[in-house]
Amino acid sequence: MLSDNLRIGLPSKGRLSEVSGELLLQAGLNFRRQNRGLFAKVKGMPIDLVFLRTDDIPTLVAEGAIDMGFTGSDLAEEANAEVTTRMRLGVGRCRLAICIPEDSDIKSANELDGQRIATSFPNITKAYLGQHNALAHLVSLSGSVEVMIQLGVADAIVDLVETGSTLAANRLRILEEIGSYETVLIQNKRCRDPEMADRVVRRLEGVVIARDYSLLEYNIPATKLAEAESITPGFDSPTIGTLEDQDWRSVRVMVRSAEVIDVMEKLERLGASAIFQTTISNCRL
Ligand SMILES: Nc1ncnc2c1ncn2[C@@H]1O[C@H](COP(=O)(O)OP(=O)(O)OP(=O)(O)O)[C@@H](O)[C@H]1O
Ligand SMILES: O=P(O)(O)OC[C@H]1O[C@H](OP(=O)(O)OP(=O)(O)O)[C@H](O)[C@@H]1O
Ligand SMILES: [Mg+2]
Repeated sequence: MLSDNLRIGLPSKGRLSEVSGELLLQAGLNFRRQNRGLFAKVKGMPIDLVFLRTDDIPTLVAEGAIDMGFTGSDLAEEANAEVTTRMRLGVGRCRLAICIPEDSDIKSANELDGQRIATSFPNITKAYLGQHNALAHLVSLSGSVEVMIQLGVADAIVDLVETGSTLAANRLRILEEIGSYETVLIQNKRCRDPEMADRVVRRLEGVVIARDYSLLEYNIPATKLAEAESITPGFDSPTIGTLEDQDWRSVRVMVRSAEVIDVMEKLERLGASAIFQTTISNCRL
């Protein structure tokens, strides 16, 4: 039975299920989901987890059935849910795009007026086409949308694109991008336990920021310090230390992991030495 505990909704299956479960565990919210059960308790904290369909989570948060939830920002927008986005999680990045056959002559969205469009995102699609003075016949489906043109049920589709391989496999191309989306943590306005919700957010931030950043340490001649700092400005600002050799400084700074190699090369060219990258697993800034 549910109590007055903070309720967090997690996708019960699909690609966001593992992502969100792992994030919670890394943030120290330990739980065990038993036999595909729909509920789990977080060990030692007044939090209940509820396993739900990813696309129902925005509505259930907006209705107050759960206080927070992991879902796609695309699904929150499609559901028109009145929720607050507490965090963008930096995963599940994708775009929503209008796609047409590779050999189609259509050049812009307004040419889709009167055409048939298959999509799982009828609300976003309708709004976008409206802004482009097109009124299309929408065919609402819950999956396998890319095959609908071949099936003869649509002239164009609106669907999520990540790598583009599904489009290529179905000989489709992007006509226009409607928006960019990612996995988010959403919250409602009448949260059962706002303080606990803030604590969850702080814990998750520690993990999400740590995933994106590495700690870089290096030594640099004092005369080059200003230039080095402009290469590695840090999350807030770098920590500078002195070395026994008065002419040198040591620097500790956070750098985006994706940029580390590039930054290391620049520092080396500037005259830095003993440059080390360390992985951060969690942090509080
Ligand atoms: N190819 C993708 N790459 C990255 N993120 C995606 C991709 N497809 C979907 N997403 C994100 O994941 C969310 C959930 O996707 P979806 O509902 O399709 O679940 P799924 O894991 O694909 O399961 P299902 O088998 O039910 O489709 C989407 O709303 C979107 O935010
Ligand atoms: O650009 P890509 O990397 O190919 O990814 C895009 C595809 O991924 C999702 O499908 P999913 O795998 O979830 O299948 P579904 O249609 O059954 O939801 C989405 O609906 C696209 O079809
Ligand atoms: Mg899917």
